[in-house]
Amino acid sequence: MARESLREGLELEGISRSFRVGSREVWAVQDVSLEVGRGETFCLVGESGCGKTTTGRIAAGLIRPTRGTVRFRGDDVWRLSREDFATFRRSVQIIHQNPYASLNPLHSVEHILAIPLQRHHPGLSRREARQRAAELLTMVGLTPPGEFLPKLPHQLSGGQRQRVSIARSMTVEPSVVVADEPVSMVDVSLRAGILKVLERLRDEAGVGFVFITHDLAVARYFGRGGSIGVMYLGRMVEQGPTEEVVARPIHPYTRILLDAVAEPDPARTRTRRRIEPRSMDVPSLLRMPPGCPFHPRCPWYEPGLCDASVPPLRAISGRGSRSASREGPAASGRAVACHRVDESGELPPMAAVAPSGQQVSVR
Ligand SMILES: Nc1ncnc2c1ncn2[C@@H]1O[C@H](COP(=O)(O)OP(=O)(O)OP(=O)(O)O)[C@@H](O)[C@H]1O
Repeated sequence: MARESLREGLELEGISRSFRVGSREVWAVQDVSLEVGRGETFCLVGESGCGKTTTGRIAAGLIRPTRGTVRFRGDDVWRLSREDFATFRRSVQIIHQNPYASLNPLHSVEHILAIPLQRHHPGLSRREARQRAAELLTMVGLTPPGEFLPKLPHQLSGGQRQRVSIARSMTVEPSVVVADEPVSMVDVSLRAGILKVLERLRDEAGVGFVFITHDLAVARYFGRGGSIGVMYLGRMVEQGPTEEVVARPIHPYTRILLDAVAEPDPARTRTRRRIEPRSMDVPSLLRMPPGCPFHPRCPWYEPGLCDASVPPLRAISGRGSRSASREGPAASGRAVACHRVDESGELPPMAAVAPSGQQVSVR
């Protein structure tokens, strides 16, 4: 626990988690580390099935990692007393993708908020709980609150339901929120409003966020000033400050992902050359390729190297990155898991390495 902000924060160190599928053991997450302190954001991005939700559930204490350590306020949570573990569980709340499934359809908004409020503050009267529930609704932008308190979940829009879910997570005054695709099931026109509510909780109430999304544009927006981790088939392939990773992605997978995000400046789109994966097929966790999990799709694949061993996530010096550092690898805070990336974070020129003679262009 090196940083002051981690006093109230959460750390995952070398987390792995396997599941039994029939007679096989499948590793959904392997050797993932991240940390989030007060008012900070760690965005976890990657395609469906890469292990984001499993990592989020481990962060929130809903499932136990097979290997690795989860620390909250510096303590290993799986070694806490029953009482302290309950405090940890309250302090790290999770907001799910589907706000309808996570709200009891038979309970009014008032009831949904009052139950955890009264559990968290046992002395609270019904009137006080109602007052606090109204304040929380105002905080998440459901005003006037009196109009929303008696409503049932089905009487609300998807965006309003997600705001109720957010208000509910705030009833217990958490230090950290794991937001698992919080806007992916919300109408596009309402997404910005929900993200603004979450931003306010982070910037004004100091809540730390593990923010899970498959949408890099959303991560780019919400993760400003924070960190981002890109996952592929259960492993972190690139990690670093959001702006730096977005401005200068290093790992071939991150570069391909960012290439697929719409560029707001059409002039840049015209001048940019696209990077295409060698294959569109994502391998199954049940049949993982040997070596680097990305090698079957990677335009930089080098036979005998990339299929021989799993590349470790290693710090890079940041030379050539926008915040070029003279203080060495740790100072840039960037790490990449790729055999082909050199110590300063450079990949070799593309055309020189295409193994099949196939010409692939890069920016
Ligand atoms: N309880 C479980 N039993 C067996 N396999 C599981 C279990 N939970 C997750 N998995 C598998 O682990 C892998 C990672 O799943 P996870 O939900 O963490 O990924 P994700 O990146 O969040 O994907 P999505 O965005 O689709 O939810 C998937 O292949 C999934 O099928």
